[in-house]
Amino acid sequence: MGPDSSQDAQTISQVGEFGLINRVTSGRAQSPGTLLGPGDDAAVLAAPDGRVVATTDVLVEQVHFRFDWSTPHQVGRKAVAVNLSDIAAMGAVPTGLLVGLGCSPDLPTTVVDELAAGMWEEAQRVGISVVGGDMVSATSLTISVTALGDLQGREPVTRSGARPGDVVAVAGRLGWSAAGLAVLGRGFRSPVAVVGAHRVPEPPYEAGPQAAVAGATSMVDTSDGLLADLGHIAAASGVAVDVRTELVEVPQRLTEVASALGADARHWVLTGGEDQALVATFPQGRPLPEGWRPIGAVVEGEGVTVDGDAYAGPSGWEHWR
Ligand SMILES: Nc1ncnc2c1ncn2[C@@H]1O[C@H](COP(=O)(O)OP(=O)(O)OP(=O)(O)O)[C@@H](O)[C@H]1O
Ligand SMILES: Cc1ncc(C[n+]2csc(CCOP(=O)(O)O)c2C)c(N)n1
Ligand SMILES: [Mg+2]
Ligand SMILES: [Mg+2]
Ligand SMILES: [Mg+2]
Repeated sequence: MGPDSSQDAQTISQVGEFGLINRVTSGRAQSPGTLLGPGDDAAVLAAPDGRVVATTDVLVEQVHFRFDWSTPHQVGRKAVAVNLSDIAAMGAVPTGLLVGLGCSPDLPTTVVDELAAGMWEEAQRVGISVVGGDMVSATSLTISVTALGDLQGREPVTRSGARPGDVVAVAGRLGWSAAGLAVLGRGFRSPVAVVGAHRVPEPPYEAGPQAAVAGATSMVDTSDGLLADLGHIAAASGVAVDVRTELVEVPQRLTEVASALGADARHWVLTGGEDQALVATFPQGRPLPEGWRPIGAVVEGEGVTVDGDAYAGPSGWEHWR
Protein backbone atom coordinates (compact mmCIF):
# COMPACT_ATOMS: atom_id res chain seq x y z
CA MET A 1 0.00 0.00 0.00
CA GLY A 2 1.29 3.43 -0.93
CA PRO A 3 1.33 6.32 1.53
CA ASP A 4 -1.86 7.89 0.06
CA SER A 5 -3.90 4.69 -0.15
CA SER A 6 -6.65 6.04 2.11
CA GLN A 7 -7.22 9.16 -0.05
CA ASP A 8 -6.71 7.55 -3.42
CA ALA A 9 -8.25 4.11 -3.62
CA GLN A 10 -7.68 3.78 -7.38
CA THR A 11 -5.42 0.92 -8.32
CA ILE A 12 -3.10 0.76 -11.29
CA SER A 13 -5.37 -1.73 -13.04
CA GLN A 14 -8.26 0.74 -12.76
CA VAL A 15 -6.35 3.58 -14.47
CA GLY A 16 -4.57 1.31 -16.98
CA GLU A 17 -1.19 1.75 -18.71
CA PHE A 18 -2.03 4.98 -20.52
CA GLY A 19 -3.91 6.47 -17.57
CA LEU A 20 -0.82 5.81 -15.49
CA ILE A 21 1.51 7.46 -18.04
CA ASN A 22 -0.84 10.43 -18.11
CA ARG A 23 -0.71 10.78 -14.33
CA VAL A 24 3.07 10.99 -14.24
CA THR A 25 3.55 13.17 -17.33
CA SER A 26 0.69 15.67 -17.53
CA GLY A 27 1.06 19.18 -16.19
CA ARG A 28 4.83 19.05 -15.82
CA ALA A 29 6.89 21.75 -17.51
CA GLN A 30 9.67 20.37 -19.68
CA SER A 31 13.22 21.66 -19.41
CA PRO A 32 14.30 24.06 -22.22
CA GLY A 33 16.41 21.40 -23.92
CA THR A 34 13.41 19.14 -24.48
CA LEU A 35 12.51 19.49 -28.15
CA LEU A 36 9.94 16.65 -28.06
CA GLY A 37 8.54 14.44 -25.34
CA PRO A 38 7.16 12.64 -23.56
CA GLY A 39 4.35 11.18 -25.64
CA ASP A 40 6.04 9.93 -28.78
CA ASP A 41 8.03 6.77 -29.58
CA ALA A 42 11.14 8.62 -28.48
CA ALA A 43 12.06 12.01 -27.07
CA VAL A 44 14.30 14.54 -28.84
CA LEU A 45 16.72 16.55 -26.72
CA ALA A 46 18.76 19.57 -27.70
CA ALA A 47 22.49 19.27 -27.21
CA PRO A 48 24.91 22.17 -27.80
CA ASP A 49 26.41 20.29 -30.72
CA GLY A 50 23.27 18.64 -32.09
CA ARG A 51 20.11 16.74 -31.09
CA VAL A 52 19.73 13.33 -29.43
CA VAL A 53 16.81 10.93 -29.84
CA ALA A 54 16.17 8.82 -26.70
CA THR A 55 13.78 5.99 -25.83
CA THR A 56 13.43 3.26 -23.16
CA ASP A 57 11.52 -0.02 -23.11
CA VAL A 58 11.51 -2.46 -20.19
CA LEU A 59 11.03 -6.25 -20.47
CA VAL A 60 10.06 -8.38 -17.47
CA GLU A 61 10.25 -12.17 -17.19
CA GLN A 62 6.82 -13.85 -17.40
CA VAL A 63 5.29 -10.61 -18.76
CA HIS A 64 7.39 -10.07 -21.90
CA PHE A 65 9.27 -13.38 -22.19
CA ARG A 66 9.57 -16.86 -20.73
CA PHE A 67 12.71 -18.95 -20.83
CA ASP A 68 10.69 -22.08 -21.68
CA TRP A 69 9.58 -20.22 -24.85
CA SER A 70 12.70 -18.25 -25.77
CA THR A 71 16.42 -18.55 -25.15
CA PRO A 72 18.27 -15.78 -23.29
CA HIS A 73 20.00 -14.94 -26.59
CA GLN A 74 16.62 -14.42 -28.30
CA VAL A 75 15.36 -12.32 -25.37
CA GLY A 76 18.49 -10.16 -25.60
CA ARG A 77 17.91 -9.56 -29.31
CA LYS A 78 14.25 -8.74 -28.72
CA ALA A 79 15.02 -6.30 -25.89
CA VAL A 80 17.26 -4.34 -28.26
CA ALA A 81 14.97 -4.68 -31.31
CA VAL A 82 11.92 -3.20 -29.53
CA ASN A 83 13.99 -0.12 -28.69
CA LEU A 84 15.60 0.23 -32.11
CA SER A 85 12.14 0.21 -33.70
CA ASP A 86 11.16 3.23 -31.57
CA ILE A 87 14.24 5.07 -32.89
CA ALA A 88 13.30 4.08 -36.46
CA ALA A 89 9.72 5.27 -35.84
CA MET A 90 11.09 8.80 -35.36
CA GLY A 91 12.83 8.58 -38.73
CA ALA A 92 16.15 8.38 -36.90
CA VAL A 93 19.12 6.04 -36.93
CA PRO A 94 20.40 4.45 -33.70
CA THR A 95 23.74 5.50 -32.21
CA GLY A 96 24.11 3.60 -28.92
CA LEU A 97 22.46 1.59 -26.15
CA LEU A 98 22.37 1.61 -22.34
CA VAL A 99 21.30 -1.62 -20.62
CA GLY A 100 19.90 -1.96 -17.10
CA LEU A 101 19.58 -5.50 -15.72
CA GLY A 102 17.73 -6.58 -12.58
CA CYS A 103 18.68 -10.16 -11.67
CA SER A 104 17.81 -12.54 -8.83
CA PRO A 105 20.83 -13.83 -6.85
CA ASP A 106 20.44 -17.42 -8.10
CA LEU A 107 20.34 -16.55 -11.82
CA PRO A 108 23.08 -18.49 -13.62
CA THR A 109 25.70 -16.13 -15.01
CA THR A 110 25.44 -17.91 -18.36
CA VAL A 111 21.93 -16.44 -18.73
CA VAL A 112 23.38 -12.93 -18.45
CA ASP A 113 26.21 -13.86 -20.83
CA GLU A 114 23.69 -15.05 -23.44
CA LEU A 115 21.37 -12.06 -22.93
CA ALA A 116 24.34 -9.77 -23.52
CA ALA A 117 25.42 -11.76 -26.58
CA GLY A 118 21.92 -11.42 -28.07
CA MET A 119 21.87 -7.70 -27.35
CA TRP A 120 25.26 -7.18 -28.96
CA GLU A 121 24.22 -9.22 -32.00
CA GLU A 122 21.12 -7.10 -32.63
CA ALA A 123 23.08 -3.90 -31.93
CA GLN A 124 25.80 -4.86 -34.36
CA ARG A 125 23.24 -5.51 -37.10
CA VAL A 126 22.72 -1.75 -37.14
CA GLY A 127 26.35 -0.91 -36.44
CA ILE A 128 26.03 0.25 -32.83
CA SER A 129 27.13 -0.99 -29.41
CA VAL A 130 26.23 -0.99 -25.71
CA VAL A 131 27.85 2.08 -24.16
CA GLY A 132 26.74 1.67 -20.54
CA GLY A 133 24.12 0.39 -18.16
CA ASP A 134 23.47 -0.80 -14.63
CA MET A 135 23.19 -4.08 -12.70
CA VAL A 136 20.88 -4.48 -9.67
CA SER A 137 19.28 -7.18 -7.57
CA ALA A 138 15.62 -7.91 -8.42
CA THR A 139 12.92 -10.51 -7.76
CA SER A 140 11.99 -10.90 -11.47
CA LEU A 141 14.51 -10.71 -14.28
CA THR A 142 14.05 -7.18 -15.61
CA ILE A 143 15.72 -5.74 -18.69
CA SER A 144 15.65 -2.00 -19.32
CA VAL A 145 17.16 -0.85 -22.59
CA THR A 146 17.64 2.79 -23.56
CA ALA A 147 18.40 3.50 -27.19
CA LEU A 148 19.86 6.76 -28.43
CA GLY A 149 19.63 7.99 -31.99
CA ASP A 150 20.43 10.65 -34.54
CA LEU A 151 18.06 12.47 -36.90
CA GLN A 152 20.74 13.02 -39.58
CA GLY A 153 19.66 16.65 -39.90
CA ARG A 154 15.99 15.86 -40.57
CA GLU A 155 12.95 16.79 -38.47
CA PRO A 156 11.60 13.92 -36.32
CA VAL A 157 8.51 12.16 -37.66
CA THR A 158 6.10 12.45 -34.73
CA ARG A 159 2.73 10.86 -33.94
CA SER A 160 0.98 14.21 -34.39
CA GLY A 161 1.43 15.17 -38.06
CA ALA A 162 -1.22 13.02 -39.78
CA ARG A 163 -3.71 15.05 -41.84
CA PRO A 164 -7.06 14.11 -43.45
CA GLY A 165 -6.39 12.78 -46.94
CA ASP A 166 -3.08 11.15 -46.01
CA VAL A 167 -2.46 7.52 -46.95
CA VAL A 168 -1.78 5.08 -44.07
CA ALA A 169 0.97 2.60 -44.89
CA VAL A 170 2.91 -0.16 -43.16
CA ALA A 171 6.41 -1.63 -43.47
CA GLY A 172 7.21 -4.97 -41.83
CA ARG A 173 5.17 -7.90 -40.61
CA LEU A 174 1.78 -7.80 -38.87
CA GLY A 175 0.25 -10.58 -36.80
CA TRP A 176 3.24 -12.93 -36.91
CA SER A 177 4.31 -12.42 -33.30
CA ALA A 178 0.74 -12.86 -32.02
CA ALA A 179 0.44 -16.09 -34.02
CA GLY A 180 3.70 -17.32 -32.46
CA LEU A 181 2.50 -16.35 -29.00
CA ALA A 182 -0.74 -18.31 -29.55
CA VAL A 183 1.25 -21.35 -30.71
CA LEU A 184 3.60 -21.21 -27.70
CA GLY A 185 0.69 -20.55 -25.33
CA ARG A 186 -0.91 -23.82 -26.44
CA GLY A 187 2.30 -25.71 -25.75
CA PHE A 188 3.53 -26.11 -29.35
CA ARG A 189 6.93 -25.15 -30.75
CA SER A 190 6.13 -25.04 -34.47
CA PRO A 191 5.62 -23.75 -37.10
CA VAL A 192 8.98 -22.15 -36.60
CA ALA A 193 8.19 -19.20 -38.89
CA VAL A 194 5.62 -17.74 -36.48
CA VAL A 195 7.31 -18.91 -33.27
CA GLY A 196 10.56 -17.36 -34.50
CA ALA A 197 8.73 -14.09 -35.24
CA HIS A 198 7.52 -14.01 -31.64
CA ARG A 199 10.93 -14.81 -30.19
CA VAL A 200 12.82 -12.21 -32.21
CA PRO A 201 10.96 -9.50 -34.13
CA GLU A 202 12.43 -8.23 -37.40
CA PRO A 203 11.68 -4.52 -37.46
CA PRO A 204 12.29 -2.86 -40.83
CA TYR A 205 14.87 -0.49 -39.37
CA GLU A 206 15.78 1.24 -42.63
CA ALA A 207 12.14 1.91 -43.51
CA GLY A 208 11.93 4.57 -40.75
CA PRO A 209 14.53 6.99 -42.13
CA GLN A 210 13.32 6.18 -45.67
CA ALA A 211 9.77 7.20 -44.69
CA ALA A 212 11.13 10.43 -43.19
CA VAL A 213 12.99 11.23 -46.41
CA ALA A 214 9.82 10.45 -48.41
CA GLY A 215 7.84 13.03 -46.40
CA ALA A 216 5.92 10.84 -43.92
CA THR A 217 3.63 13.09 -41.85
CA SER A 218 3.44 10.75 -38.81
CA MET A 219 4.87 7.40 -37.75
CA VAL A 220 4.68 4.83 -34.94
CA ASP A 221 6.02 1.31 -34.43
CA THR A 222 3.58 -1.51 -33.65
CA SER A 223 4.25 -2.81 -30.15
CA ASP A 224 0.72 -3.17 -28.78
CA GLY A 225 -1.15 -3.89 -32.04
CA LEU A 226 -1.84 -2.11 -35.36
CA LEU A 227 -5.19 -0.63 -34.30
CA ALA A 228 -3.99 0.32 -30.80
CA ASP A 229 -0.85 1.99 -32.13
CA LEU A 230 -2.76 3.77 -34.92
CA GLY A 231 -4.93 5.05 -32.07
CA HIS A 232 -1.89 6.99 -30.81
CA ILE A 233 -1.48 8.66 -34.22
CA ALA A 234 -5.20 9.45 -34.38
CA ALA A 235 -5.23 10.95 -30.87
CA ALA A 236 -1.99 12.91 -31.21
CA SER A 237 -2.89 14.23 -34.68
CA GLY A 238 -6.56 15.01 -33.94
CA VAL A 239 -7.74 12.90 -36.85
CA ALA A 240 -9.48 9.59 -37.52
CA VAL A 241 -7.79 6.64 -39.18
CA ASP A 242 -9.71 4.10 -41.26
CA VAL A 243 -8.06 0.76 -42.01
CA ARG A 244 -9.37 -0.90 -45.18
CA THR A 245 -9.37 -4.67 -44.86
CA GLU A 246 -9.21 -5.18 -48.63
CA LEU A 247 -5.74 -3.58 -48.46
CA VAL A 248 -4.50 -5.51 -45.41
CA GLU A 249 -2.90 -8.77 -46.41
CA VAL A 250 -3.57 -11.76 -44.14
CA PRO A 251 -0.63 -14.05 -44.97
CA GLN A 252 -1.47 -17.63 -45.92
CA ARG A 253 0.87 -18.91 -43.19
CA LEU A 254 -1.14 -17.09 -40.50
CA THR A 255 -4.44 -18.37 -41.92
CA GLU A 256 -3.11 -21.93 -41.70
CA VAL A 257 -1.91 -21.51 -38.11
CA ALA A 258 -5.19 -19.85 -37.12
CA SER A 259 -7.29 -22.65 -38.55
CA ALA A 260 -5.17 -25.25 -36.74
CA LEU A 261 -5.69 -23.39 -33.44
CA GLY A 262 -9.30 -22.32 -34.01
CA ALA A 263 -8.15 -18.68 -33.94
CA ASP A 264 -8.69 -15.64 -36.17
CA ALA A 265 -5.71 -14.64 -38.34
CA ARG A 266 -7.24 -11.26 -39.24
CA HIS A 267 -7.54 -10.45 -35.54
CA TRP A 268 -3.81 -11.19 -35.09
CA VAL A 269 -2.96 -8.90 -38.03
CA LEU A 270 -5.13 -6.03 -36.76
CA THR A 271 -4.46 -6.25 -33.00
CA GLY A 272 -1.41 -8.48 -32.39
CA GLY A 273 1.53 -6.81 -30.66
CA GLU A 274 5.30 -7.13 -30.72
CA ASP A 275 5.90 -7.26 -34.49
CA GLN A 276 7.59 -3.83 -34.34
CA ALA A 277 6.37 -3.00 -37.83
CA LEU A 278 6.39 0.67 -38.78
CA VAL A 279 3.11 2.43 -39.58
CA ALA A 280 3.19 5.88 -41.13
CA THR A 281 1.03 8.39 -42.92
CA PHE A 282 2.06 9.94 -46.24
CA PRO A 283 0.56 12.80 -48.25
CA GLN A 284 -1.80 11.41 -50.91
CA GLY A 285 -0.52 11.08 -54.46
CA ARG A 286 3.14 10.67 -53.54
CA PRO A 287 4.84 7.35 -54.34
CA LEU A 288 5.41 5.28 -51.19
CA PRO A 289 9.02 4.32 -50.48
CA GLU A 290 10.07 0.75 -51.23
CA GLY A 291 8.75 -1.79 -48.73
CA TRP A 292 5.77 0.34 -47.70
CA ARG A 293 2.23 -0.85 -48.54
CA PRO A 294 -1.00 1.16 -48.18
CA ILE A 295 -3.54 -0.11 -45.62
CA GLY A 296 -5.95 2.78 -45.14
CA ALA A 297 -6.62 6.49 -45.01
CA VAL A 298 -6.62 9.42 -42.62
CA VAL A 299 -10.00 11.16 -42.41
CA GLU A 300 -11.55 13.91 -40.30
CA GLY A 301 -12.83 12.84 -36.90
CA GLU A 302 -11.34 10.80 -34.10
CA GLY A 303 -10.41 7.22 -33.33
CA VAL A 304 -9.61 4.21 -35.47
CA THR A 305 -12.12 2.32 -37.60
CA VAL A 306 -11.94 -0.77 -39.77
CA ASP A 307 -13.87 -0.36 -43.04
CA GLY A 308 -15.65 2.58 -41.41
CA ASP A 309 -16.81 0.70 -38.31
CA ALA A 310 -15.47 0.57 -34.73
CA TYR A 311 -13.52 -2.63 -34.09
CA ALA A 312 -15.31 -5.04 -31.77
CA GLY A 313 -13.01 -6.08 -28.92
CA PRO A 314 -9.66 -4.82 -27.68
CA SER A 315 -7.48 -3.11 -30.31
CA GLY A 316 -4.23 -4.37 -28.75
CA TRP A 317 -2.21 -5.09 -25.64
CA GLU A 318 -2.52 -2.86 -22.59
CA HIS A 319 -0.64 -3.66 -19.38
CA TRP A 320 -2.93 -4.31 -16.38
CA ARG A 321 -6.02 -4.59 -18.59
N1 LIG B 1 7.28 6.60 -16.45
C1 LIG B 1 7.21 7.43 -17.47
N2 LIG B 1 7.57 8.73 -17.34
C2 LIG B 1 7.51 9.59 -18.40
N3 LIG B 1 7.10 9.24 -19.62
C3 LIG B 1 6.74 7.96 -19.81
C4 LIG B 1 6.77 7.00 -18.76
N4 LIG B 1 6.35 5.81 -19.26
C5 LIG B 1 6.08 6.03 -20.55
N5 LIG B 1 6.30 7.31 -20.89
C6 LIG B 1 6.11 7.93 -22.20
O1 LIG B 1 4.80 7.69 -22.65
C7 LIG B 1 4.77 7.55 -24.07
C8 LIG B 1 4.06 6.26 -24.44
O2 LIG B 1 4.83 5.19 -23.93
P1 LIG B 1 4.75 3.75 -24.57
O3 LIG B 1 5.64 2.88 -23.75
O4 LIG B 1 3.34 3.38 -24.79
O5 LIG B 1 5.40 3.99 -26.01
P2 LIG B 1 6.22 2.97 -26.85
O6 LIG B 1 7.52 2.70 -26.17
O7 LIG B 1 6.25 3.50 -28.23
O8 LIG B 1 5.33 1.66 -26.79
P3 LIG B 1 5.73 0.21 -26.21
O9 LIG B 1 6.25 0.41 -24.82
O10 LIG B 1 4.43 -0.53 -26.26
O11 LIG B 1 6.78 -0.32 -27.12
C9 LIG B 1 6.22 7.57 -24.52
O12 LIG B 1 6.54 8.86 -25.01
C10 LIG B 1 6.99 7.29 -23.26
O13 LIG B 1 8.27 7.89 -23.26
C1 LIG C 1 5.19 -14.58 -21.52
C2 LIG C 1 4.53 -13.62 -22.43
N1 LIG C 1 3.21 -13.38 -22.30
C3 LIG C 1 2.60 -12.47 -23.12
C4 LIG C 1 3.32 -11.80 -24.07
C5 LIG C 1 2.63 -10.81 -24.97
N2 LIG C 1 2.97 -9.41 -24.68
C6 LIG C 1 3.64 -9.01 -23.59
S1 LIG C 1 3.91 -7.35 -23.58
C7 LIG C 1 3.11 -7.14 -25.06
C8 LIG C 1 2.93 -5.79 -25.71
C9 LIG C 1 4.15 -4.95 -25.79
O1 LIG C 1 4.67 -4.67 -24.50
P1 LIG C 1 5.19 -3.24 -24.09
O2 LIG C 1 4.03 -2.31 -24.24
O3 LIG C 1 5.63 -3.36 -22.67
O4 LIG C 1 6.30 -2.88 -25.02
C10 LIG C 1 2.65 -8.36 -25.53
C11 LIG C 1 1.89 -8.57 -26.78
C12 LIG C 1 4.70 -12.08 -24.16
N3 LIG C 1 5.50 -11.45 -25.04
N4 LIG C 1 5.28 -13.00 -23.33
MG1 LIG D 1 6.73 2.74 -29.99
MG1 LIG E 1 7.51 1.93 -24.23
MG1 LIG F 1 3.17 -0.97 -24.93
